[in-house]
Amino acid sequence: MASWPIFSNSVEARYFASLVPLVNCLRLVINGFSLVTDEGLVKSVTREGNPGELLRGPLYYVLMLILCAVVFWRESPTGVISVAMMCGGDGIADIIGRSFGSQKLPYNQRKSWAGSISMFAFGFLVSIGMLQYFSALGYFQLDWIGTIQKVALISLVATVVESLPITEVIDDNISVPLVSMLTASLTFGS
Ligand SMILES: C/C(=C\COP(=O)(O)O)CCC[C@H](C)CCC[C@H](C)CCCC(C)C
Ligand SMILES: Nc1ccn([C@@H]2O[C@H](COP(=O)(O)OP(=O)(O)O)[C@@H](O)[C@H]2O)c(=O)n1
Repeated sequence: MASWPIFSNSVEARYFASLVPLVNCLRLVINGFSLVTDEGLVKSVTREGNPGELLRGPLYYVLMLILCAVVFWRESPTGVISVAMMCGGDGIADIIGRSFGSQKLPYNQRKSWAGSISMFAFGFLVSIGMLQYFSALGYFQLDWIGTIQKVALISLVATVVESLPITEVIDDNISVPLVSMLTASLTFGS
């Protein structure tokens, strides 16, 4: 019988899994350029209801998901942590920061202590939770004392980078996962 890519041990599995963010990438591009108009997508994913917004944060988000799936898949803690920091950490920073972020950071008046502290804590917890899940499934074995220390460092580095006033230069849906990949690769060696 042909080895269907859905068998997750196959080489093709990572590419098959990447089809989901890829389809969403195409949705974002065709709606972002107004080739079609999906009002629900625009309203749910943009801030001002401008379709062009789809071509920035949301598009970078799904491109990073594809990158993590194809390059790191589930064989390395690096991809897992990078997704956790972007989806969990950066995501909660927005929510908490908007609601409770009255105390702004001294070097960036657009970001707050509440947002950054929540990014560090939630990014750390989601990363550890996902690593435990993938480890329980047998994809990799980790020394948990060392792992906790490494993930804390990765969360700190990603949180500091996210807090910097560089969003106009590089979107944090690019900077956060990339700096997480770099730090995780250096600390985990993979
Ligand atoms: C709203 C989104 C990004 C905006 O980020 P920001 O500019 O506010 O920082 C996310 C856009 C989601 C996209 C339309 C659909 C994503 C599909 C993806 C396969 C979902 C998997 C997510 C899971 C948590 C890994
Ligand atoms: N570290 C952070 C991150 C976001 N935030 C708040 O969340 C809002 C959106 O953050 P952002 O510009 O990074 O948006 P995303 O593109 O990350 O969703 C900011 O304008 C702040 O009000 C914060 O207070 N502290």
